[in-house]
Amino acid sequence: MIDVPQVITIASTDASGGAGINADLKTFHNQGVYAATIVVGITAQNTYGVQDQHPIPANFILEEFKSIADDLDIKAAKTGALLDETRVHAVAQGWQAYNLGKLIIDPVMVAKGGAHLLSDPAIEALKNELIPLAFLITPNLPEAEVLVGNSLETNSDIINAAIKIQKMGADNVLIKGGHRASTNNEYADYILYEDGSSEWLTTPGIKTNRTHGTGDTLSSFITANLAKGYNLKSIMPQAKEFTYEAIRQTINVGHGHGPLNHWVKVTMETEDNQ
Ligand SMILES: Nc1ncnc2c1ncn2[C@@H]1O[C@H](COP(=O)(O)OP(=O)(O)OP(=O)(O)O)[C@@H](O)[C@H]1O
Ligand SMILES: Cc1ncc(CO)c(N)n1
Repeated sequence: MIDVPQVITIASTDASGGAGINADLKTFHNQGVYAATIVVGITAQNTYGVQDQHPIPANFILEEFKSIADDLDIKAAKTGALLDETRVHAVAQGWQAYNLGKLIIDPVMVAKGGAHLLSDPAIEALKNELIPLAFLITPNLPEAEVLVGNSLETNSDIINAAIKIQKMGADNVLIKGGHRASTNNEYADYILYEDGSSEWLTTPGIKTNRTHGTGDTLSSFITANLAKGYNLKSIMPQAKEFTYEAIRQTINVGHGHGPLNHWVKVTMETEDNQ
């Protein structure tokens, strides 16, 4: 019998397969972990945008938590689009009842096409109920701006925002830079670790609109490798490289913000040597 690390995504589906739970599952599979799901919502969505969304009843979400907790041995979990206050509350309640290992919160607010995947009242609930439970939170720039309540223009704005978000209760804070290339066309993400150290992770920018599910892919890669037992600092360079390669090695699917290539091969260094 082979032991495999088990993870879970607590999020919403994307009918077109490029983002949300669908992107998470592909990344988890790529990284060799066993993945379960707690479906919080379903979306009718494609690479042009989100056409409709439908929340799962809160009591059913709690049933999903119980089914998983009664049987599986989950080492790490990530959240994605949680849609509204009721769903955020149900997830916080489920987490407190069943704690499924390290919690990574991807505070998805707006899809690439502009549709809202988190209501305004839900943002307060996310801050009060979920962020204090997080091992890691991974906002993109607009999400970080909403969380701290001011615009983030300079590197020092971003550094200060990470400190503020850490004070809200997340152990580690990753602010993703995919929404703004630097003047020399680089995409830089900033991470503040729980021990107070920090680093910028930078790659060249890829000129493409095929960036559907980039954030989900990055945070799922991290979740998978935390479940394998790697520490966060050793995961981050590979997480950034995996996302970069998944964008760069474009696949021809859809006509809008196309999905990533989840077949690319980037593994942790010690796995390369095995
Ligand atoms: N065009 C690009 N070239 C290189 N790296 C990119 C590009 N777009 C995004 N990235 C990287 O992808 C990762 C995800 O960042 P991003 O800010 O796009 O997340 P997101 O907005 O949450 O994504 P999504 O909502 O589509 O899931 C980051 O590491 C970012 O730097
Ligand atoms: C369901 C879902 N989750 C997350 C995102 C953000 O990538 C999206 N577009 N759709």
